[in-house]
Amino acid sequence: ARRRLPPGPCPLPLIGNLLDIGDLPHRSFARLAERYGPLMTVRLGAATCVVASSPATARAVLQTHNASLAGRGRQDAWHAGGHAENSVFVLPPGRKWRLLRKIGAAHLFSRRKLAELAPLRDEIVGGLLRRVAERADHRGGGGGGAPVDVGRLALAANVELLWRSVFSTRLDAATLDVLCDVAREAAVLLGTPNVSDFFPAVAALDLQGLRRRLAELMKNTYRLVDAQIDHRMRCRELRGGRGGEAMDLLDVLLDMSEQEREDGDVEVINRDLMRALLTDLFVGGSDSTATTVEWAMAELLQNPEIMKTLQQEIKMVLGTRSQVEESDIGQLPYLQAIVKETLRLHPIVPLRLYEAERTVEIEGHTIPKGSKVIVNAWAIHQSAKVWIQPEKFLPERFITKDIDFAGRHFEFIPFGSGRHICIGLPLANRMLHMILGSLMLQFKWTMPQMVNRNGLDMAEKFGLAVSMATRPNIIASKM
Ligand code: HEM
Repeated sequence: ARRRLPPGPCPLPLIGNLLDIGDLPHRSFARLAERYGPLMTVRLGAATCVVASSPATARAVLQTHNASLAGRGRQDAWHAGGHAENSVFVLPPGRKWRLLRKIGAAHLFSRRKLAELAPLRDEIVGGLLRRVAERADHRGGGGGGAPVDVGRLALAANVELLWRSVFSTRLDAATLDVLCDVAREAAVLLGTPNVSDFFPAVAALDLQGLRRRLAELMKNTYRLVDAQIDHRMRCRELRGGRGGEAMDLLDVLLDMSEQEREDGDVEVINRDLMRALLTDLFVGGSDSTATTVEWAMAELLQNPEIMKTLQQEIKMVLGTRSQVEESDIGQLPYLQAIVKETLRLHPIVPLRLYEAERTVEIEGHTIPKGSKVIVNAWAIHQSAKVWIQPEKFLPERFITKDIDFAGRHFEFIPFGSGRHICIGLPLANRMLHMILGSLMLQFKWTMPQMVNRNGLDMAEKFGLAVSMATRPNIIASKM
């Protein structure tokens, strides 16, 4: 089978091609793919990785052979504190993984649930706008307000939204801060290339300390989640019953757990599973949306004409209203195009990591069972074979091109495709448009003078979500 592996760079003994992979692996893999082709083999330490870098090879992995190529393999850092055993992000496609996805899809992201939570989303976006307005009222440099860290405010808004959707309780400022810090640090740690994954023989040593540090972060989050679960269980006891009519996700989980016990079933929905699922939602669902908003704002600041056209579109549709609501999104094609173009240029999860559960043949090459399979969405989004001037921020391309991000068009897969496609897509879609649109409607945005001279630093920092290496503080003034 070795002979029929896809082509790739010649590996060095022991380390393989690790020296070819820099701090931004999606860019390194894309450079290598230009030389070795859209399906290539790269050796990372002891691991054989097959990397797909074109729409056709992505389709082969995510659609044609997805039943065999959607395994997850062991990603050491996730095993911190036993998290991986119940994590939807790392479980292989099996019963528990399916159950976790089903719970999320039915009780957070279904049409009915999303409609029920619409007023909360409006309230959260309103809160974010108020916080920006307070900064805009402050005296800052250059005639505008004080600098605003939009990414952090958007992160806090998304954490609060998830918390209140899941627990139906308010979130105090200290807890909010802890969760925002956890989400950001976990995103960095979980995205850091880990020696333990390349050399499983030394994984127990946790040479970079990633598993240890993540265990601490998980413990902090578990403690906050536990307090909510304990409190709810006491309330239910006092009430003498189950969730009732207005059930949130925590009630659903507790009901399912009680049902298991009553039926004498094997215990699956236990405390560990609840902790892991809720932690995954806070970590995976907050920084991703916030980081995308941050990239969009950065691109708009770099492209003032595009920002102006967007502001005109929103003003025209909303008139005297001050906040973009869900029902407006359909009438705002330029806003939609800008969100898509941001996700194309900055797919915050550029690399998707899988494992071959069975040997598969693609385009005359063999992907052996047990090998890692990587889809490089960034390379696909940057391909000159697919996109005209791919390195440029040109939202207009999506006005003429009828293409969505639901995982059917393999040239554009910011939320993935196939079995592991993002379960939070319907929520992220709503929040991205509502936040970005409202920020553009209410405020004029400029860069601080110092930054204006040199332009924004658009460098990336690799992580579970690829963020801006220098998070910008920008100036808002009221319209
Ligand atoms: C702009 C925002 C977001 C982007 C770009 C994004 C992107 C992605 C991508 C590309 C994947 C697929 C990974 C793979 O194939 O391995 C994914 C998976 C996932 N996303 Fe998102 N996501 C976003 C927001 C959210 C939100 C808001 C939530 C939940 C609150 C969420 C929860 C998840 C979960 C649980 C998975 C794992 C699915 C699985 O492995 O089966 N995401 N996301």
